[in-house]
Amino acid sequence: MIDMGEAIVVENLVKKFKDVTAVNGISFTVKEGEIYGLLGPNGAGKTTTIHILTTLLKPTSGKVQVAGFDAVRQAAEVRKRIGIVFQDPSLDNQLTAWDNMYIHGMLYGLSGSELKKKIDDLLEFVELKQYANKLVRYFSGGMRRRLEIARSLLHEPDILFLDEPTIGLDPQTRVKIWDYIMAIKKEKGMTIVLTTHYMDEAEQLCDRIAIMDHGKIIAEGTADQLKSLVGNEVIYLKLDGVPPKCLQADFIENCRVVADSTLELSVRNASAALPKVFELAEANGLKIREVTYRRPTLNEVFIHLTGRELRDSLEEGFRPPHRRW
Ligand SMILES: Nc1ncnc2c1ncn2[C@@H]1O[C@H](COP(=O)(O)OP(=O)(O)OP(=O)(O)O)[C@@H](O)[C@H]1O
Repeated sequence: MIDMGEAIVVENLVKKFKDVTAVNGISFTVKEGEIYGLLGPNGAGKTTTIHILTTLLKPTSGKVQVAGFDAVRQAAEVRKRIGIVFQDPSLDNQLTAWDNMYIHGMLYGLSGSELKKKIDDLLEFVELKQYANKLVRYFSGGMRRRLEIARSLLHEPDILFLDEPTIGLDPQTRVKIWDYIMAIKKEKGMTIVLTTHYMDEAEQLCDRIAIMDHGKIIAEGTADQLKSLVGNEVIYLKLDGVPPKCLQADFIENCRVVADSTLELSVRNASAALPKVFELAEANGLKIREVTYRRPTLNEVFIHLTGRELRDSLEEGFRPPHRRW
């Protein structure tokens, strides 16, 4: 048995497809109730990892425990406790939204008024109730994704897996999906594991992020922890009147004048430093007209770790033919 509080434990997981090593010895733990993200470019091994965690693929070696059960030896137990939304839609276009939900519910042994109530509640949750009796073939990409999310929640899983939940969706719909994902965590207390190649998505949603590249986890932590790997944050102070002179304090690692009236301060943590900067400026008789600060992005973290841009790596990517099922 795994310790309480750990929804997923992965140790030294390896998956080889003939001569391709898709997952090359990764280890991580997902805590109950958190949103954990696997972030990385195409081909990094994210989908393969999710497929192993959801019992669809067998690992070459390593240990995988999901909801307290071994994903290989106790696959049926794992399946009962997880919900999955894949990259490629798996809805039946010839059926209505309601019927898609109903069939899925029956597959999980639900029936009668209990099932009907759950379907109504979940369609309401993803704001599709008014389209319950419409054929899915007329649904937009965003509506399909919402329906799939609702369907994955029917059997009240402990852990929800989302593979690229907003891929191919327009910006407005993406934000909507993010809202549902955050509501699932907050209202249902579910553990969520998602893969994404969008840095903003990882940053918005995930409590912790594992950055994957070439089958390995190259860094793991909160977005703030990952950013601190890159180094300092920068505060710009635009000043009024007097020519700026550099401020000195133990929390300022570097200070320089970058324009006639602007100071650039390099600090470890800008949000913590700002109040102290204001006090220091006042003590030095400086009048601040404008403050901006810049924090490293996850893209910079990726560059720092790999020497490549995450964005560029995405463009190199392609969808291998084996994935078009
Ligand atoms: N069934 C398979 N047979 C052979 N190679 C595979 C198979 N599945 C995945 N791969 C290879 O393993 C590597 C990791 O693929 P994977 O799909 O896990 O990456 P990913 O990070 O999820 O990328 P994507 O965003 O494209 O899904 C790639 O090189 C891929 O081509």
